Amino acid sequence: MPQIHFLDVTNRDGVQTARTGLSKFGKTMVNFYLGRLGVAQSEIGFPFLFHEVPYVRAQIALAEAGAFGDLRLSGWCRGVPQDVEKAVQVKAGGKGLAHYNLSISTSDYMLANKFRGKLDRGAVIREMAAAVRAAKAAGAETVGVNAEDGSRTDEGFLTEFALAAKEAGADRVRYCDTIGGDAPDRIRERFAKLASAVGLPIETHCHNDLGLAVANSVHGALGDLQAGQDAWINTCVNGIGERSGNADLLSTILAFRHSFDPQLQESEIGDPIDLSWARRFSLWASYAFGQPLPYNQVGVGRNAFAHESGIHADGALKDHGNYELYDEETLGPFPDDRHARPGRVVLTGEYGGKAGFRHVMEGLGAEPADEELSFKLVQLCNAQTGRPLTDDELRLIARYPKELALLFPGMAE
Ligand SMILES: CC(=O)SCCNC(=O)CCNC(=O)[C@H](O)C(C)(C)COP(=O)(O)OP(=O)(O)OC[C@H]1O[C@@H](n2cnc3c(N)ncnc32)[C@H](O)[C@@H]1OP(=O)(O)O
Ligand SMILES: CC(C)C(=O)C(=O)O
Repeated sequence: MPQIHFLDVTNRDGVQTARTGLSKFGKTMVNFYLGRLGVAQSEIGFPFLFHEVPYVRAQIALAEAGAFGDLRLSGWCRGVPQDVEKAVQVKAGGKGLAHYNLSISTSDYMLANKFRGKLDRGAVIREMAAAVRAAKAAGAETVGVNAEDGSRTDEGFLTEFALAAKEAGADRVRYCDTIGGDAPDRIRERFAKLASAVGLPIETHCHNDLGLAVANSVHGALGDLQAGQDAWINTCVNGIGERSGNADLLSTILAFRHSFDPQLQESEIGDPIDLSWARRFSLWASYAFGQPLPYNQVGVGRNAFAHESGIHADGALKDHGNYELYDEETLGPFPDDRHARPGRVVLTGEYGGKAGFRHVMEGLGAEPADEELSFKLVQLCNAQTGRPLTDDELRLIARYPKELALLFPGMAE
């Protein structure tokens, strides 16, 4: 039976959001939380960019050491061989990234108005196919090909593009609703047609410009299943992403778990999703990105399970199922971070010393694998984030100092 998988793109699409930012250590934490949630794959960033290289090496080493569970790590490149050739050089312990997504615009609109004659349809296919071959020749296990602006691309060319991707060795095709104009019935139909014509899973990549990103992702996935293919859904934590964001990770998972639609409930999620980390991840992400959660954020907003009006309060007090769809406990506890507690709290950070460091680590029950290295990493990571380190961040530093040191070239040697 075909299954649903989640491919989170917070570390690629989320971090490129205007007016927000995430340090390389913050991006590492995203991978850590995705691993805890049981998501299949994380698009970790841009391995062909010089400033991502130490971070990518650290992620490869951390994955090898087991810090991210079974999470697969993938790199995003433009769908041109030059980017791929740079990306595949990036290695840690002799290993590079095993998974890639390679992207190129396919709509006539973007060919005319973005590429402005530099690439026509034929050239788009040639560049993309050469990029896929370069990734496969370098040993990539899976390659997804992104049709940027896929939702504005005519069906005939989209099929031709996807078949050429398959022929070149691609394992999946990502259909991007880049400017968020798709709608549930339309995307489902287009996915079902494309997936059955091409015989590959089609990935959803839905933006939220009309507030439809989650609905479109769910319906695109149903189109895949209808065609007998696995569905891969792109998401971002808290729905972050360019402009009005991407499909929210938690909402999309909850839709499959709790919608009244039997088609959704009966769809099989192939990833070992553990939502008991959901609140910790969302709140951490809101803090790290510096982007407050709306009160009505699905599952994790302050009001997601709050009742005030008479009839609702009465009903919820009698049985919370009167006005709530599922048990909030399934989302796990809210974080209780040391730095956020009132009163006298000893913290450790960029300007900390050994006494404070030891006191804090002891309080967290963390035994640093290498005290000297972890101490320096606390200072360096805090200098990157510019915000007090959270308990989960400190624990990760205590446990994986050798691998995290790769974030800071020169330090690990
Ligand atoms: C919808 C999306 O999310 S796409 C991903 C967006 N993310 C990013 O852009 C982050 C990473 N990007 C970068 O670091 C830089 O843009 C780089 C390194 C890729 C390119 O930098 P620069 O050479 O300075 O180019 P710049 O960013 O100004 O313009 C983008 C260029 O890439 C071209 N381009 C855009 N998409 C693609 C593509 N998929 N394949 C090939 N070329 C592309 C544009 O046409 C433009 O080239 P042109 O000026 O010759 O027309
Ligand atoms: C480049 C792709 C993956 C994208 O982010 C988009 O089209 O929105």
